Amino acid sequence: MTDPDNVVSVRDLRKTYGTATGLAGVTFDIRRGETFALLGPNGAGKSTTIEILEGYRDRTSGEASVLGVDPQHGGIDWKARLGIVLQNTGESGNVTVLEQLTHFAGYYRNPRPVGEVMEAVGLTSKAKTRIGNLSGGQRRRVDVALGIIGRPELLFLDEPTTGFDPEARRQFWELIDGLKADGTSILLTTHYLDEAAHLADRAAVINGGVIVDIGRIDELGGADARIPVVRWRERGALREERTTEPAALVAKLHTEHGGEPDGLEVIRPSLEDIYLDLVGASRIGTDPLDTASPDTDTTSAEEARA
Ligand SMILES: Nc1ncnc2c1ncn2[C@@H]1O[C@H](COP(=O)(O)OP(=O)(O)OP(=O)(O)O)[C@@H](O)[C@H]1O
Repeated sequence: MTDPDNVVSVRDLRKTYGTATGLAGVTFDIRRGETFALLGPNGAGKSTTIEILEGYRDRTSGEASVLGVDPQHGGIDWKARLGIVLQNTGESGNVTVLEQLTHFAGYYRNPRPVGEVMEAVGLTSKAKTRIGNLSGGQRRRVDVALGIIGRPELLFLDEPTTGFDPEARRQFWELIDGLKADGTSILLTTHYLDEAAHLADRAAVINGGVIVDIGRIDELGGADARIPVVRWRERGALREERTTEPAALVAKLHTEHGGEPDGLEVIRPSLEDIYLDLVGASRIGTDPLDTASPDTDTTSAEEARA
């Protein structure tokens, strides 16, 4: 459980809220220097996991170790080794960006220089602006700045780029790439799959309080999940077939149909398709013209290969 190569280890982590289940037995490790993403729909259990690991919530049962310490008993020295960007912070609005960062830098033994942090999060021009007068996305950057100012060994980012415009998101990714290069370990939750694909080395997909898949982003769902789907219409009904040789199937259909089949598409499942499949909300296999799609003939990957 206390492997020094792991910054986080959880085993069979469970959390109940009265009669409601937040986590129903979650197990994973995060290795030192790794960026690990927790993905899942609203209410899946991501924040519950992250808050237990930050020491803000007690678990109901199971084991947890963060930087070698049980987060339920982590002291001030342990907290100083963590950087935390919560989902909602409600930063006080009456101080300026510079004042707030300088104040927080004072809590740490070896903080990053305030000017460097403002530059990294793109807030140098807002140094003297009161936080209450910043836009939502700019306030989120203040949250991120406060999370990294103490040079954390492990950084928790709970939906860090919600409210960012696309350019700010790209800048944020560069900032995180820099932290990763410095060896910071990161636990990230995000609803943006492109963000997870860009930043994370590995991810766990969580749904209903359990992990439904875990692994490298390009391995999630398994190899079969990446098999292309050929879709067409026959007498008005949707047909689709998974095949590793879509060109051969299209050629066969072309011959059989004496020309271009109706509504022909070759779909290569995206990370979003694979994720939606894992959380039981797949779009592949549903007829875009008729969600009930009683006539749909879906062929499984196994059948397609047979
Ligand atoms: N304080 C609480 N009291 C009761 N139930 C809670 C509480 N906090 C979370 N839950 C429940 O636990 C489950 C997991 O919630 P959690 O906030 O961890 O999900 P999440 O994956 O972070 O969702 P989101 O993406 O919306 O932030 C949900 O069913 C939620 O309703």
